[in-house]
Amino acid sequence: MTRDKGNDLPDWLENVVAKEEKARRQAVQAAERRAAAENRAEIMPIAERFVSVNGEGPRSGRLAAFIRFAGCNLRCAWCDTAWAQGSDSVSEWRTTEELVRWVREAGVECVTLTGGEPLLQPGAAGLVEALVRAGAAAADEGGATSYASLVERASAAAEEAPAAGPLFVEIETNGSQPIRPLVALRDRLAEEGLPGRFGFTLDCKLPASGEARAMNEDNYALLGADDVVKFVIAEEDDLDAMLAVVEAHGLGGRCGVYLSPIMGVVDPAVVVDFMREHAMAYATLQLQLHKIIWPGVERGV
Ligand SMILES: Nc1nc2[nH]cc(C(=O)O)c2c(=O)[nH]1
Ligand code: SF4
Ligand SMILES: [Mg+2]
Repeated sequence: MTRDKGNDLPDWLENVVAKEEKARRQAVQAAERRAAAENRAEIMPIAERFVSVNGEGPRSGRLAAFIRFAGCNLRCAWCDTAWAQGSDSVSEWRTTEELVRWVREAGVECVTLTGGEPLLQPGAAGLVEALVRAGAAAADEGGATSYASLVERASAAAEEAPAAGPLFVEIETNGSQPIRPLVALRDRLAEEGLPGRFGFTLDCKLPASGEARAMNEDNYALLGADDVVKFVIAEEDDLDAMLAVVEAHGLGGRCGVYLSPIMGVVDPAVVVDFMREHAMAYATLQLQLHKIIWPGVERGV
């Protein structure tokens, strides 16, 4: 006998079954969407990558591997990487694994994730974590952590021993994106015995950038000793706005405060005068090394 299931079940039970079936289908679809997003997160649009001396921040002057992500949500008036703002700047798509391998093979101990805006990438946190773990593993294997061991290794067989010691990952972010998820990752890594492996260089856009209102104000409270707030000074009036932010969020002494006058636009001596006048003993004047070494060169340095 052919049984028509629909005829066997009372209406109310049929409804329950249908609802359960719908919920199950939705759960499967959500899981598929999550998996697809995770796969996508693994492949990231890169504008350029290169090894150079770090031109900014606390590790200025040290070799670093730079990964510049394509795409930015802001349009700063003075942007020096405007070519990387749009999706047309993608030169390659790379997985987390490929990027980690490249960084390790570069044999450096600093890596800078920049852009564009790196925190627009869903895979950014995964990349940071993978870099930190790769750096920690290299250190466990006796990777170089001191100048002496660096020299020793370099003079041995540089091509056979490319990976250096622990990595410090600098995340150069434009200040508009929430850093909280990465701060949570940092706490988790510290609990695991891996503290101090990455830090934010958080831009605070001042009025002359035209993007001051885009800042995520919740970020400042989350910054600590491994982080820097970078203020690009594009006109002298930016200095007062900078000081207001520093004081409103109590940044002095809690994280780095770097003042970066645009070369040829704002005289660094004016910034030093301002620092003196306002007793900004905690602040650092930053002159971008790469702009001094390679004036006018926009890419690859
Ligand atoms: N040498 C060098 N140092 C840098 N530090 C931060 C950079 C950036 O573009 O975010 C940068 C850069 O583009 N080049
Ligand atoms: S946030 Fe950075 S990349 Fe984006 S427009 Fe501003 S300066 Fe350019
Ligand atoms: Mg930059």
